[in-house]
Amino acid sequence: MQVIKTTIPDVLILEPQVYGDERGFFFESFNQQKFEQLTGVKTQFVQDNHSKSAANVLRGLHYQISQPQGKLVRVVAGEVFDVAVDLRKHSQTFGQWVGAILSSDNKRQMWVPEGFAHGFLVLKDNTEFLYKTTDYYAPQHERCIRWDDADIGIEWPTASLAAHAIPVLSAKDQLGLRLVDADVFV
Ligand SMILES: Cc1cn([C@H]2C[C@H](O)[C@@H](COP(=O)(O)OP(=O)(O)O[C@H]3O[C@H](C)C(=O)[C@H](O)[C@H]3O)O2)c(=O)[nH]c1=O
Repeated sequence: MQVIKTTIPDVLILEPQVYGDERGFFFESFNQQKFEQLTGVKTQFVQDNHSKSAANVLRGLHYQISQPQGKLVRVVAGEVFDVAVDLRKHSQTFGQWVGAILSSDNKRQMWVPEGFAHGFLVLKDNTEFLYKTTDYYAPQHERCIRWDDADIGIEWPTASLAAHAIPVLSAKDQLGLRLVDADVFV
């Protein structure tokens, strides 16, 4: 496993060591000890999630204002453009975003710490997204920020949306707030 830094120091890309042979491949998708050694993050994951989406779906940008969740995310089928947005008010990178292509091919993972909003745009049909979270789902604390907030300015690879003027959003995500109106972490 190797760590790739991003423009936001606390957001990391993890790239596993993949062992291929004539049968296929094997890799450790998570190892607590290696995760802590590589990232310096000592945390415990309490929930695994799994979602499947068609191309052009955009899920997010979500976070829990209380019981914030750190997320270790990866793609086991298909491809997404995965995004984390810094919502920590006193952070030097407050309001900034990082994005990365996560796919079943590159097997890359993104570590999204507590204090960030998270979302992804699905680039291929039948994309399956798995992630570990450091706290439990708490819908009463869930918040949503608009995917297209101009103040954040995420550069989504919308060329893949050619057939759609906008991504396919849940009703909840259609009501996302602008950052300026949203709860943030103080
Ligand atoms: C997140 C979650 C959802 N649910 C139920 C609630 C709904 O009945 C259904 C779909 O939930 P939702 O539309 O919020 O799912 P996503 O839009 O994929 O939300 C996730 O997508 C973005 C990218 C994230 O980073 C979050 O982890 C998470 O908010 O699953 C649960 O039962 N447990 C859960 O942990």
